[in-house]
Amino acid sequence: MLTLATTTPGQPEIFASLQGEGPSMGRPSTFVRLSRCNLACQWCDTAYTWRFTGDNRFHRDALAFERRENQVTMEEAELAQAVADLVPDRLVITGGEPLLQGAALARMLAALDAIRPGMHVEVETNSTVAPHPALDARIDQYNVSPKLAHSGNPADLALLPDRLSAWAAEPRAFFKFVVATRADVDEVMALQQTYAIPGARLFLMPEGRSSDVIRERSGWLADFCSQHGLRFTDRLHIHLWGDTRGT
Ligand SMILES: C[S@@+](CC[C@H](N)C(=O)[O-])C[C@H]1O[C@@H](n2cnc3c(N)ncnc32)[C@H](O)[C@@H]1O
Ligand SMILES: Nc1nc2[nH]cc(C(=O)O)c2c(=O)[nH]1
Ligand code: SF4
Ligand SMILES: [Mg+2]
Repeated sequence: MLTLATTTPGQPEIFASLQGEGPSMGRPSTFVRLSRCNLACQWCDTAYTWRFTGDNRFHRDALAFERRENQVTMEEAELAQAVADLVPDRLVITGGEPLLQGAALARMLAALDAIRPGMHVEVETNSTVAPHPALDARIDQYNVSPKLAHSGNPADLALLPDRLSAWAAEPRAFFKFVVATRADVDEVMALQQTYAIPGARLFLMPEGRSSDVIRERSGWLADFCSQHGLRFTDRLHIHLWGDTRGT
């Protein structure tokens, strides 16, 4: 059983779109958005996946929370069929923090391979959770987004040295840092040094939930990237469809 976010109450958030961020930007992809997170970024664009009624900031055991509104459960086989029924040959698994449900995701992907083999599978993750081994064996690409101080998460929860070292050494992992100011970029540069993150697998992405904010930050951030040999990623889906569930 998997717990998914919803577009409207009762409707699981499964949709075809274009990958809007990172190395696969522009590729047609099916998205599955799981519920719950172990962090609480103050600018999270999908807080409806984890900020339920009441205050659950910085909870360490996200799965201990009972079902709330904005969540719906699905059997692995049912979700696999829903993914197989959509056109794109790529799958992006996101959330919330999808690696909190790693074992069930591995079962879902085994069911998917039985009905539609060989889809390219990407996982969007906040970097803090080690992938379940059975899931890890089936993942083609990780888009890893460690959270800086401006996210509001305590560093001892958001920046785990063992995890960051492991992702830096993982050739399937692309780092995607969300930045709003020059101070954030300095923090990224320090993390790159500390954990020896290869520049070819490091992206900077402007924080923003509107096209105007993203465009304004893209100006100086793109200049910084070209001057320092770093990769820049836009948030294509926000420009195309705004900050809308299911796009
Ligand atoms: C909603 S998160 C879900 C996956 C995982 N929890 C994570 O944080 O990577 C998906 C992506 O959106 C990014 N994101 C969330 N809110 C954002 C915002 N306001 N501006 C820019 N990126 C944002 C995250 O950093 C992450 O790269
Ligand atoms: N089109 C589109 N691309 C995305 N790439 C990462 C997303 C996410 O929320 O994880 C996302 C999303 O929500 N929509
Ligand atoms: S880690 Fe991802 S899903 Fe969780 S609060 Fe931060 S941006 Fe949102
Ligand atoms: Mg998103």
